[in-house]
Amino acid sequence: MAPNSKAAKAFKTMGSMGYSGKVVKPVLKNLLKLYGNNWEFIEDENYRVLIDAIIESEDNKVARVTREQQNALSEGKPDESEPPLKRSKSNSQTDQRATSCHGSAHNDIVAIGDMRNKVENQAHGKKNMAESSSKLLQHEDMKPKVVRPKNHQDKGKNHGSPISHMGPEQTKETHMLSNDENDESVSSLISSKKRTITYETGDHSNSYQDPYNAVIESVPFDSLPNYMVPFSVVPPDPPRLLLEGGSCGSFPNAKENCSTFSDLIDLDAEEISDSKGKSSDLEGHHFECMDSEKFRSEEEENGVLNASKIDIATSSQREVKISLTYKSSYQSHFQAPSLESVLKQVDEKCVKSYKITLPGFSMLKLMKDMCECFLAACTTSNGTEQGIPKTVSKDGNPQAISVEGVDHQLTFCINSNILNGLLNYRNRTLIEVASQIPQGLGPIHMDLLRCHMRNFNVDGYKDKKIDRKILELDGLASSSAGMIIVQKQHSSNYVQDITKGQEAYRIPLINEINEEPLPTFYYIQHNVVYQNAYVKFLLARMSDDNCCSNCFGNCLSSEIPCACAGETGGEFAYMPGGLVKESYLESCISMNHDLQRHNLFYCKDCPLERTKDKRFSGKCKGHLVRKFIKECWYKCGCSMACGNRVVQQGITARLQVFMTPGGKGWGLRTLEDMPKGAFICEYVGEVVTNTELFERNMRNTGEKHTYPVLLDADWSSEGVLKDEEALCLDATSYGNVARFINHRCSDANLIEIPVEVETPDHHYYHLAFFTTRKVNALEELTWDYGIDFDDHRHPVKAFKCHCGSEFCRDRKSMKRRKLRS
Ligand SMILES: C[S@@+](CC[C@H](N)C(=O)[O-])C[C@H]1O[C@@H](n2cnc3c(N)ncnc32)[C@H](O)[C@@H]1O
Repeated sequence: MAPNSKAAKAFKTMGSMGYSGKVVKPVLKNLLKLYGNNWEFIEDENYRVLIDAIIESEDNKVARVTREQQNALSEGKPDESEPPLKRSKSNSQTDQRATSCHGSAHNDIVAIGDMRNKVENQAHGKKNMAESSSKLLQHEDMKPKVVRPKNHQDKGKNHGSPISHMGPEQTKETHMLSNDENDESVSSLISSKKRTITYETGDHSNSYQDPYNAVIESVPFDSLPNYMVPFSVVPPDPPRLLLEGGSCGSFPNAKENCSTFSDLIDLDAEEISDSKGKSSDLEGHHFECMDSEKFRSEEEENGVLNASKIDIATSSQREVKISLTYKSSYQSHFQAPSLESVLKQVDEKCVKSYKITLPGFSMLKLMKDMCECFLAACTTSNGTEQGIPKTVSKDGNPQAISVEGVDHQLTFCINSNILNGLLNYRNRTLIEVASQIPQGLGPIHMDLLRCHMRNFNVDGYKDKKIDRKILELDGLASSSAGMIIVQKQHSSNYVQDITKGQEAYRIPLINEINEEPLPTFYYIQHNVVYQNAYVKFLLARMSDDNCCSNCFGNCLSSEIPCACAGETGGEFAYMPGGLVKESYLESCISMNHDLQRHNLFYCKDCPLERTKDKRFSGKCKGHLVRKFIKECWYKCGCSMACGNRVVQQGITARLQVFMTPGGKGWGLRTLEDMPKGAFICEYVGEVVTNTELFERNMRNTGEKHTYPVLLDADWSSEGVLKDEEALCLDATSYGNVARFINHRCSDANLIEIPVEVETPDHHYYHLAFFTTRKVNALEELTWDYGIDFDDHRHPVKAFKCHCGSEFCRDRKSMKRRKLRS
């Protein structure tokens, strides 16, 4: 790119972060001078160096002005009458200046000097970083402990040295270990959030890169296979936020919830030292997590009446609220800052300290998300955790109806305020709901009931369907109706949530068919990159032509398609409402149905052939060139056209893992009706090279595998692909719920569509599953793995297909079936 366009791009990017050209220009000029016009350093990690330099320069300006004002006022003496908060702020700025600028008056220049050190360190330092990090791990005290997990189904197998995740006291954050010392191609997003997940394979220590900050909650259902024994390296305890417990008033365990929350986010970690209630006194400002009653009485006891509360964020229906409560014993000095100014400071801190440079990111948004997540957690938790909500009958008395089920107690509660005189229908509602519960499902769980409740029509309610909100357990909030299932006992093969809270909704697992042991894997929400798999993202390589850096909100409602649509033929892939567009979906389906009619690429030197067993050598059989949905989410502000669907939104469908009756093992089903084109989930696993996959298969012959997915789109367009560039997803040991989706030949109800988020080179992409037709509640979800049952080249030996489709391609299975019939 010509220098001018590079400069223009830098200005544009900084502009999108709120920095004017006037601010950017001198800093950029200094940096260019410093690096001898080498743009690489400046563009690296989405202009991280530039952002740092601008922030430092801005800070220095503020500090200089403050110092000048102070000098003018008091000729160097501290201003005792200054409000404590202000003093604290200016002090901290002064301190900051002192450390970052080494006392120089020429702050900007020295700040850049600091940047030079940083960049020099960057230039030489990746190796050092890797070395010191690995040294760090070798140090006895720092070395993560290896703990053997509980192993219920360990039928005497030798599993090497399986380890569970470390407890917080054992965790150590490590620097990212770059696989490539010269690697300059890691996006700021990735690098700012990337953690090293280390695991041991006998005597070697290897590293994982977790591109989406996936805190890999290692959740062993059982022991892991012996070839690799991962553990997660979790960052130090997150800082804390102060919450006002009264906001959780509708929840009986509000205080517990609050104290959990208090461990989440900090407004200023340096200034708060204690996680439990009695936090440090910040110039008279206590930050605490307690319920409002307690807060008030303590206030009164202390004779401090100046307690106030600012509401920061709420969930959409205001069921959950985050508030900031503050008090001051220095009443005369205290001036409450505006919420806006506080949030601005926090946003700046996010950029500066935590390097969050995502366009569109704001603390406020995060807080709102937190409220929604809290609500989701409440509405997906069982009643024993949250308690039974208080309900009010028509006459104002609390009412609850209970029905004993097989394994559960169902409590249905209606608030008269909402149903407004319709309590007469209460019993009937309950009876009808109960009759809709399918028989033979064993442990009835809330998700299932909820989905039946959703479409329930209450007579007398003006023939309107009951608002989904009302019935979806929002009744936990005092102002609505709801029901709650109190689980009395679990059947032996029932897991309440295989995701352990990682997804927005719980995904239960149930086995009513046989005694098959629980599956053995670690649930992860996002892909993890194994060792040297080539997943390198260079933001600078993503051209703005195909990205909508200026988009905001729902682009689907605009008449002219934005640039995101460029990749999908000038049209958006999604419809308003979020479903994949019918025409686009149909073309993907027909492409998968009839491979031969569509373009297949034939590798000259097929990575599969290079890695597979020599006994089966042969020519490349061709790889399908797929249609992509491009999701330029890190640059794009669209909330509907892209970005929101796969990586950001996550799973929103109510799903359940169940034991299939047809010999296919575990399967996945939906608990609610899904329309055609609905996003179900992403296929998540370890991103490994084909070479690695092949080696794993060789080491683990006879072990159970999930079916790996080749990320083979466009392989051959590269000519010859390096081994580390030929990627696939292996969800055997690390995966999400998609690892349970079984295969069905040709007429599966899901289709996988590649979604390109970070890199336009088609080597790495996300695989998202969308429904190919309307799918009814309780139907098994299936996708066509694309197996040629006569071809034995696939990394994993094909299974005997029990898909039951009339289009089944497994001829042996078909023969068997015919013989049987
Ligand atoms: C991605 S996993 C699906 C989950 C798997 N059923 C389980 O129990 O974990 C793929 C594996 O499921 C089994 N499977 C999937 N579809 C099948 C089918 N149509 N017929 C028989 N087995 C199938 C095969 O063992 C296959 O290797």
